[in-house]
Order: sequence, then structure tokens, then C-alpha cells
Amino acid sequence: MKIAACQMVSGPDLGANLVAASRLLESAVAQGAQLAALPEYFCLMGHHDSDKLAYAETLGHGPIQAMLSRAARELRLWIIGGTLPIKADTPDRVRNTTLVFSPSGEVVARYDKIHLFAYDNGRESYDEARVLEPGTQPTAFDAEQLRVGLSVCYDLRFPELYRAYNPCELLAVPAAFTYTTGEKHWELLLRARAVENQCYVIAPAQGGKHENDRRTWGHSMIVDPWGEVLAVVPEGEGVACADIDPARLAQVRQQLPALAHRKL
Ligand SMILES: NC(=O)CC(=O)C(=O)O
Repeated sequence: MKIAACQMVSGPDLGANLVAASRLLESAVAQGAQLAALPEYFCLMGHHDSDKLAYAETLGHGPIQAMLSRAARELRLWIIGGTLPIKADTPDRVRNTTLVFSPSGEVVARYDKIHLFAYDNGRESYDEARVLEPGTQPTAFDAEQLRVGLSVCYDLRFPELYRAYNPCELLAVPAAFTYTTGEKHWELLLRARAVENQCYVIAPAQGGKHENDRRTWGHSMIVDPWGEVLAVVPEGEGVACADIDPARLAQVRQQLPALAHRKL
């Protein structure tokens, strides 16, 4: 199966972000992809935390989910829908949610970001807990022959989440890594997750300077189970495509049976 990681530089205009996402999904299909993934917050990189509340949807309703469902159906594509804000049970809180759409446009999986990002170096600061409610459930789904484990951005720093997905063929990490942290840690962590779980990794990211003055690292990539980067988009909008090769997966696991040697 050919897979595609779509990189975006989303802004505060929901309509413009949805148009950009549709364009990238079409481009992925034109390059032969059967599964495409969008970045975290693909639909909105707002000026304020509260923007997430304003655009939050309830499950099964709203323009963001309608666009993803229509694109999946019309393009006959598996879509890992980055993340969108879904209303939480707690008032004034949202979940940062990945919805997965099958080629018939149905939602087949939902994953809510479990680990909430916080960072403060004196110049930049983030605290997702101000508006997000964390998820609690690791979630995987099957796309044809592929078992895919879901995660979002900061989750990448917590290897125990990915162990819960073993065995699977693909790990998905839609992200909006900051430029500062991404420059040092993004590729290192993605390749580590691929090597230790002997899986492909698809990591679609935000990458560039956003209207809200945030700068994200980008480098959306696809990594193979030996830790090789198969495709990358360094900065700006674009699509990284690569094939999932079952023979390569089997070869890596047979030559170095580390998964079979796990003791804990
Ligand atoms: N933005 C995030 O959720 C995570 C991030 O930038 C990091 O872990 O670094």
C-alpha cells in the first residue's frame, strides 16, 4: 500500500485550511496513495486557545468531519484526519481528536491525544491542559492488511503507548511540533519508535511560520522499520509518499527478532 503524509502550514481561517487539506489529499491520490494522513490541528492554528472551543464539533456533525468524509468517499482513500477539536464532556474543554475515515466515508476509529504538551523556555510557552481534556485509550484500526496504531504529537515522547500497539505494521503521529523542540528531537524520536517497534511510521506535521506567529518544525516523514527515512517534506505545504512493503517488515523482524525477545 502507498501511504502519504501531508504537511500543512495552517492558519486561523477554517475554510482556507479545509481547502488546503482537500488539495493535499487530492495530490496524495494523484501520486498513488491509498492512505493519507493530515497533521495535528490541520483545520485550525488559531490566535488563542479559546479558538479551539469556538470550532469544536460534536462527533458526527460539523464542516470539518463533513469535508473529511466527502474526501475519503470521493477519492476512495483511507484518511487519518490529523486532529480536530471535539467537544469534551467537561464544559470549556475539548479533546484533540484523530478520526479515521474509510474509503466509504465512514468513521472507523477515534483517538484522543493522551499526553498534553507543556513547554516553557522563558521565550515560548505552551500548556495544552488549559483547554484540552486528555484521552485515555490507545486506539488501533485495520486498513486492509495494515494494523495502524494512533498517537498525536507529544505522545511521541512516551514509548509505552506504542508498545500497547504491538503487533502492528504502521504507527501514525500527526503533529505540530514546535520549531525549537522539533529541530532537536523530532526525527530522533520518530526513528526510535520505528526501530524499537519494528514498524513503519507516518508522521504528517505542521511546518512553517503560522499567522498566529507560531513556528513549527515540519519535516513530515515516513520511516521504515529499520529506521530509514523514506520520504520527507522539510518545510511548507507538501506530500511525502512511500510504499509499505510487507516483505521489508518481515525481513527486519526475521533478521533481528527483537520484538520476539521482549521480556517486560
Ligand atoms: N506540540 C506538541 O504537542 C509536542 C511538541 O512540540 C514536543 O513534544 O516537542
